[in-house]
Amino acid sequence: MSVLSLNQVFYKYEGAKKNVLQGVSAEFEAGKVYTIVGKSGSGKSTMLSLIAGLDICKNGTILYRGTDLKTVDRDEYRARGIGVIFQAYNLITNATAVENIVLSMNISRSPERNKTAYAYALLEKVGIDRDTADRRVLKLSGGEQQRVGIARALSHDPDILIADEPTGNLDTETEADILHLLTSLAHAQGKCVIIVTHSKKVTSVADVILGISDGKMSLIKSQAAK
Ligand SMILES: Nc1ncnc2c1ncn2[C@@H]1O[C@H](COP(=O)(O)OP(=O)(O)OP(=O)(O)O)[C@@H](O)[C@H]1O
Repeated sequence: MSVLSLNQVFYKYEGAKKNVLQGVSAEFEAGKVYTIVGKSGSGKSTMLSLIAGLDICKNGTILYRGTDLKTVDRDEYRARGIGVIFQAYNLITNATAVENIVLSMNISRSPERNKTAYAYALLEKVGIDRDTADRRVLKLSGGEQQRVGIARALSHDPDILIADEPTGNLDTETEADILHLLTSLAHAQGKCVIIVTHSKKVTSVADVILGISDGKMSLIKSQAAK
């Protein structure tokens, strides 16, 4: 079964004349990397915010594991079902890497456990060692900050990771490292990774490339299973 299923999704911003999305349908499965491409203003970020449960579609349905997002507790869904990775990292720069993860777990009422130990372990998993984890974020490189951003997105063990231009601020080599991390989260850990991007390098690692144009989504490329 798909982790996420979009059926004839329509969306119009308040006061706008035209629908941004005009009947978008797509299936997203566990263990795969999806990229969504399309020209500026085509509705990619709008679609991500609907998938993230930040807004609800007016017509059509978005099913998470078979349940309509209109009927689930969206705070719970945002806290546990989905992790979001931002282009600009959106970390608290004055706090250490590990503090950023613990803070995020506190805000979304994570289950009681040793949050600090859990945060160090998560950071290690994304390639941030203990010394780096104890440094303030503003002292970290862009690539290190994005690793912390990914660890934060993973802190509630979500099924789905969504990212809007996650490598947009990084050099080519660091971009390749981050893409390797994101693809291994899909292929080795079964996450459904959905990335909006303009970068050809990012689309080159995708299992499935989807395009948005004129409010509709189409399949551009689907690689054979790896
Ligand atoms: N809050 C809003 N209110 C009204 N219109 C909006 C709002 N946010 C976005 N739009 C409009 O909706 C359309 C789709 O915007 P969206 O940000 O989803 O595009 P995008 O494909 O992500 O673009 P980009 O690649 O430039 O980030 C655009 O025409 C945009 O101007």
